[in-house]
Amino acid sequence: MRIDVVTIFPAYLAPLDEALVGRARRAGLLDVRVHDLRRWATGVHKAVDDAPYGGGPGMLMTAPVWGAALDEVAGSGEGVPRLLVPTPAGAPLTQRRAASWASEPWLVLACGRYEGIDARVLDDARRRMPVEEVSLGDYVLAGGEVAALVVVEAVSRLVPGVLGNPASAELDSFAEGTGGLLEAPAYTRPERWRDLDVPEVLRGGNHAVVDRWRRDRSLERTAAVRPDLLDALLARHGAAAFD
Ligand SMILES: Nc1ncccc1[N+](=O)[O-]
Repeated sequence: MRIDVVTIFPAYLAPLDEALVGRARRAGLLDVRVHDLRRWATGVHKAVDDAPYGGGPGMLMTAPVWGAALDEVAGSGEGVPRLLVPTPAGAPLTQRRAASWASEPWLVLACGRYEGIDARVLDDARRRMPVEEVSLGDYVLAGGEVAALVVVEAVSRLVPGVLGNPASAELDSFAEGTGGLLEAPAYTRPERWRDLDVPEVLRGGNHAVVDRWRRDRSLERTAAVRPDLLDALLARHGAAAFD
């Protein structure tokens, strides 16, 4: 999979050289390219922003700069990429959306700064490629770069071959393997630590009993901190969701 990230702060994406994503890049599983938007800015100051029409605080990133950048980046590979734009005004990032993007051959992430990007940039892009706006949550960051790091990691770990053991993605919170519930508490050696024991059932080795115990703990935890997920499961599967 190829992932391009366009930003005015390329150094913000340095973590993509590390750990899981870094290893996957070196293994040739991911082709991640970071581009400095200012490459496409003109004029002596390489300006990428201007005041918003209609007034209002702050500055907006201009269409000509982004248009030139996306023309080149999205025109530099086989086929057409899916353009993802992190923004508080986007639809929530979910495991399901990350999983759908993990099967795409090519993603481009456009990182906005300031008060955002001139709306015509996405209107124009939609004429040539699929475009999705995505939000991490109901809070405001200073720009899209941190969100781009989150999206790249959430997607990359689902790309076949990136995770050492693909089964572990199956048992993530929200994943199909946990039925969309939060994952159960987990334990490893030592068996006793500061007078705290690993639950007996996990030491017994009876897989059916362990699975049931984990399911019950997942239900408890989800009911406690994310009752909204239970409501969604009930709506989708009825009471059978909790068998
Ligand atoms: N919350 C956000 N704030 C700024 C840019 C992007 C954001 N997001 O969630 O993707």
